[in-house]
Amino acid sequence: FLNDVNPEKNADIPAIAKYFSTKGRYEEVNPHLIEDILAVNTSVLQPPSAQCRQIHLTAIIRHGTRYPTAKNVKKMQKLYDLVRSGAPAKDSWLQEIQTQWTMWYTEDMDGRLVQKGVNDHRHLAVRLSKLFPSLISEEKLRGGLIKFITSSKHRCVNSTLSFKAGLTELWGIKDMEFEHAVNDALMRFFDQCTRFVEEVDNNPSALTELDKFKEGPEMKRVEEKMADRLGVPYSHITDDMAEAAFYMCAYEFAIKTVNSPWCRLLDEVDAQVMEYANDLKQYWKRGYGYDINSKSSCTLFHDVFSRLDNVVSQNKLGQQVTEAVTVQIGHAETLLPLITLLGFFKDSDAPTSTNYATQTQRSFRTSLMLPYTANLLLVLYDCGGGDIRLQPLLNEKPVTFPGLADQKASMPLYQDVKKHYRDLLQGCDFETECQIFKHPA
Ligand SMILES: O=P(O)(O)O[C@H]1[C@H](OP(=O)(O)O)[C@@H](OP(=O)(O)O)[C@H](O)[C@@H](O)[C@H]1OP(=O)(O)O
Repeated sequence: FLNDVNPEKNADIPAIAKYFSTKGRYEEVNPHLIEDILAVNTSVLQPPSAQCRQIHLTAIIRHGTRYPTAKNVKKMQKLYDLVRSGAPAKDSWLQEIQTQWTMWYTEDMDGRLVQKGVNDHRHLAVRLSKLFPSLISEEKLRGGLIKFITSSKHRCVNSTLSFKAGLTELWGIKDMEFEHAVNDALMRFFDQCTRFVEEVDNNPSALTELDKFKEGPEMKRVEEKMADRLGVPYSHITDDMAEAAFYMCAYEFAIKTVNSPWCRLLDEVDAQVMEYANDLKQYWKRGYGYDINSKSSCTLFHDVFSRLDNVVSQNKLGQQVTEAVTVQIGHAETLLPLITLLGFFKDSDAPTSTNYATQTQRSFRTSLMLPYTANLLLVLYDCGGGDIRLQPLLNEKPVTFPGLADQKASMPLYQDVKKHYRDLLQGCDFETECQIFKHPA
């Protein structure tokens, strides 16, 4: 499969593809992959000296490209019915939707991994083996030094199988199978954090900023422009319809790599508004909006750092590192709280329903942070003489720990990283953070 023809290579990319937020293709954040899906640039790692050896990799990865959830298929069906029931169109793209395009999304697809998602993980596995050849190696896989942990959701389990298949196909391994552990306490912590569930997830007022934005002037304008393009009264286009059009374009592109006629319903200005609405959802539901969003990931945070500590101690004692690589596969809801807890992509002002115009330069953009197969990589290096460093990468690109930016390149000393996160390392207790405090009446 190393000679796979990349169907994305010559694809006609919708102008709005870079705004698809959590429904975006990984290739949009790493465009060089469009040309060669297995390309890696090891020079981005830049260890401070040639002496540095990679001793461990933890990779926390979102599942690959998936079908829409049942909830969103329903919205897409409603939009399709509306467009089909309209008067015969003059525009050829609209005629195409009315006469040639058929609604093929069904509710039972409900967020399942698609073939493109299988490939996303197979290809990522091969790229990571090229980026970290001493860690992701056949010898280490066969020796049981590469561990896999996944959320129980079908799309994550299937992504895990695809990641493993990427490696076994690469090395032609046919005589062995490799296990994975299903661990929802670690990968779906959000479901088990009572305080998060009650105060955010099930709290209708938690997303007021998003709700108000959907009723605001920017969204209204998107809806009116869409109604004009469709030739229907303004009252027929709701915020759900605009969202459905955005999803139609996004899913047709992510799943089938086609620039579908649905993309004609939104221009770039509209897509930026839709992207902002999605960013509001992610910010308030999984990001900086509420403290509990990030605190719900305390268990995962401690799991990562205790593993890194074990590796450092084994290495110090000259023992073999027993967990050279840990691959953990979860959701956008797994990655974003952890990215937030670590302080990445924090802007000075919170995005709200009224500050769209001043948020254009925000760093919190889920299109860049959380496409399908988004990944946070933490790489430990031994640079000799007790000099242990930790490098963070997001989506295969080095990033710097916020507040540690002046450290040598993007690879601070592990002890400095631990000092920086001291409060979280000493606290951030899942049980304490996630319990609901009952105040006396
Ligand atoms: O908007 P949908 O229904 O697709 O929302 C999904 C989540 O997708 P996201 O909002 O992150 O694009 C999905 O996360 P994923 O990483 O597994 O794709 C999440 O698991 C699922 O529960 C849906 O969340 P929602 O609360 O129903 O919006």
